[in-house]
Amino acid sequence: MTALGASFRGQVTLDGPSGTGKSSVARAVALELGAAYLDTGAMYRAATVAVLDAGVDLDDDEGIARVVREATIGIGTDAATEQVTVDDVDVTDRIRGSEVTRAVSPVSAVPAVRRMLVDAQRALVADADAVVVEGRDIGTVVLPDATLKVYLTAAPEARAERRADQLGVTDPARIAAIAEDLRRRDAHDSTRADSPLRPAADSVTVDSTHWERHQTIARIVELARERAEQ
Ligand SMILES: Nc1ncnc2c1ncn2[C@@H]1O[C@H](COP(=O)(O)OP(=O)(O)O)[C@@H](O)[C@H]1O
Ligand SMILES: Nc1ccn([C@H]2C[C@H](O)[C@@H](COP(=O)(O)OP(=O)(O)O)O2)c(=O)n1
Repeated sequence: MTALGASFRGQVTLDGPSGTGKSSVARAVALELGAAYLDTGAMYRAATVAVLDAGVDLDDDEGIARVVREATIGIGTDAATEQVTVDDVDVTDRIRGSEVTRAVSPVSAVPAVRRMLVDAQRALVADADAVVVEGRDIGTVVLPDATLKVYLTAAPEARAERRADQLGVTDPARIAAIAEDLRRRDAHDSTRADSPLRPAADSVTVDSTHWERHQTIARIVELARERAEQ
């Protein structure tokens, strides 16, 4: 039996494609477990801001790596607040914009960028007794010894609808464009050579297609508490 409110110690990883609810679910799971939280997608998005501002071509891997090496990305691990900076400039809102969303897959596919950000991610969570980390390669590469690894999925139509709702989009043509955007980014993220998106062998797949957000959160919290007790 799990005592209600029993404190959780360990690492929870949450990977999966876009629009499955990773960010909103991971943050809520962290708050419920009293754990730290790291959104690694926000770090790749911040790196992309630096690349766009430097005017580097998106197929110039060396140029991208140089810009990211020289940029200072600031991100916290407090689940209750969200602030992301690049060279001390607040980019919290900008990283969610369409310009960054379109450019983030090629930037995150550059191996040298991944090495830098993976090192930074490990350092950011190294001292946390309890942490929830979400992204694409957290269970497979960043934290291979995590206590619980979740692979979050949902049907493509559900994901596109959620993203449209989030952006306040109701026009069917724009929803179709969002669906196409998700499909393109998933294909890119899943087929890149370095750390492609895929479930870790020891992950638990949670399909949120027919679930409300709170049900997804409750299931992951339950899994984390069970795992921590073993
Ligand atoms: N069952 C559900 N589980 C998770 N999120 C959901 C669910 N239903 C709707 N959503 C919504 O889907 C949207 C996309 O979630 P987000 O956390 O941004 O996804 P991701 O980080 O995987 O791209 C959010 O507005 C979230 O509230
Ligand atoms: N650990 C990670 C996290 C994100 N990425 C890449 C893949 C995604 O296209 C972008 C943005 O990730 P993010 O989680 O913010 O994207 P969504 O909110 O799911 O649309 O970064 C990655 O390669 N590795």
